[in-house]
Amino acid sequence: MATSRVDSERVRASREMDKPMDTARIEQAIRMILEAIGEDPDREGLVDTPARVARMYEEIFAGLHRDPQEELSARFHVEHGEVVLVRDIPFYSMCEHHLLPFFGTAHVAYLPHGNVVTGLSKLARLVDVVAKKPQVQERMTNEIADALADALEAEGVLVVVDAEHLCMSMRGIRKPGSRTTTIAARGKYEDARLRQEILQLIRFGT
Ligand SMILES: Nc1nc2c(ncn2[C@@H]2O[C@H](COP(=O)(O)OP(=O)(O)OP(=O)(O)O)[C@@H](O)[C@H]2O)c(=O)[nH]1
Ligand SMILES: [Zn+2]
Repeated sequence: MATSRVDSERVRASREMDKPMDTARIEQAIRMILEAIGEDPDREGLVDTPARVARMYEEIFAGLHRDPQEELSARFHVEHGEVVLVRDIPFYSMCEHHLLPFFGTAHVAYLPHGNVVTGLSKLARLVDVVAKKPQVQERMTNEIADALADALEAEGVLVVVDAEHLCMSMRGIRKPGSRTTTIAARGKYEDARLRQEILQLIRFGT
């Protein structure tokens, strides 16, 4: 696959997307929230909290200005005409409605095109980049599938995400333990029969 020029254009484009986070504004905002809830932001336990939260946001929203396809830049040829599945990839994301975590596991499968595969760890990196921003589970699932389908021109892609949302557990409807499963299928795995085999593998591993 002739990818080097396309890849370097992509890297350049995504560098342009890179915006450092405005940590000073995050700190101001957290201080305001603490004041607004009736706390004293200057008491000992809270005095460093705005800076801590700013550092934390840099980490947990690190995927915000990144191009997911860049995570799949390692590509090589392996004679393998069957599915590649990495299952039980743990992830943490943030629900965009409440800014509370949702977290669980992602299972990522693709059927290579023209024997072009990517590194196994890159599938987990892809999940992380897509998870580390304000998200909803459906979009996260679709973004993983689209990045794989586009970057590898995979014959088929199936992504299954299973998560618990703290906005449903610790507040609101308060249903701890309830889980949400979302699926995104591309190419051959849009066919329910072909998808079934992969779902079986995800469930049982064999
Ligand atoms: N489809 C989808 N909904 C989500 C996700 N994360 C959170 N939500 C839902 O987003 C909805 C927001 O609903 P609103 O009525 O605007 O907000 P709310 O009053 O806080 O809703 P409750 O959570 O029901 O108290 C809730 O039903 C959440 O459960 C997600 O990843 N996907
Ligand atoms: Zn939520």
